[in-house]
Amino acid sequence: MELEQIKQAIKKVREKKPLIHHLTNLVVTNFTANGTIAYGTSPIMANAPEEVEEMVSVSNGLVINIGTITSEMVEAMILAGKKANQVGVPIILDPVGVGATSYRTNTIFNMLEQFKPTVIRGNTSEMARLAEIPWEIKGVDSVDNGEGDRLAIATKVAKKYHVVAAVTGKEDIVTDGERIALIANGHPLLSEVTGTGCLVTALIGATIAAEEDHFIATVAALTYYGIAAERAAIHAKGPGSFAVQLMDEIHQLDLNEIDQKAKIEWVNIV
Ligand SMILES: Nc1ncnc2c1ncn2[C@@H]1O[C@H](COP(=O)(O)OP(=O)(O)O)[C@@H](O)[C@H]1O
Ligand SMILES: Cc1ncsc1CCOP(=O)(O)O
Ligand SMILES: [Mg+2]
Repeated sequence: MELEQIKQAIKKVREKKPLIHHLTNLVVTNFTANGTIAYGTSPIMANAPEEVEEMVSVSNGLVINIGTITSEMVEAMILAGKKANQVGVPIILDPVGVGATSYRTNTIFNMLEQFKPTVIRGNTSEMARLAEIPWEIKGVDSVDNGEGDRLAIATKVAKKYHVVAAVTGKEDIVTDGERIALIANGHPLLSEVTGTGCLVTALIGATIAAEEDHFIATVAALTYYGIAAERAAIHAKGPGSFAVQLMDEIHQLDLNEIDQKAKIEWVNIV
């Protein structure tokens, strides 16, 4: 039943080909544009404060990623976020490196006061900072060997900010505060290529633009991506060829693979 909903969500992306406005970081911009085209969307990267409100108004979704923010980009992100809320465009926020510096942390808390994202996706360390639960962070990378409770982090972020929260890692956790899904798909090579977290954020952004059930949309994108990564790893010789194969698998993944390969545990579905 839920697997059918997941496949439907991906089909909707492929049919609607949503236009997604990205305000993202300079490390991953090209990788994200290509990955989201492979997934079936039209990406537009537009950063100037002078144009973001107009751009978001004609878009189906907005991705905000703070990976390499400057004060001008923060201004543009807040303008775009507020406009998206006004016109009903769903937003995904990727709080890259929040907790690593006070600038990133203050900026994210300021943003969350000015606009409301639909989904927040981050690694465990980033999401722990948003949940105000103590956890180590190493730059933009998570420190995932802590003893803490990742489910508690996800639930707290979902309830505190009234969002769908996705805490990624070896196992991904998605919750809207009531429904919970644990996704065990993926491959360790994802941690060897920069931008793979940012790309899955962008794929979730595309899916919430096409599927109204934002919890299902988030689970769908993470599962699809995890299975694509598993398939990409089969013929990869290392991180370089893995990144290329990943792009191809995102482009061509047969939805029947979801029936066969999805490793999702559904908890507390009401
Ligand atoms: N050890 C792992 N095994 C399988 N998948 C992983 C592993 N680590 C991360 N992933 C996957 O890689 C993607 C990026 O997650 P993550 O590494 O948490 O984000 P970030 O790159 O932002 O730190 C997610 O789809 C996640 O499921
Ligand atoms: C290395 C780096 N530095 C600033 S943003 C960035 C990319 C982070 O990408 P991801 O979070 O997907 O690993
Ligand atoms: Mg990241």
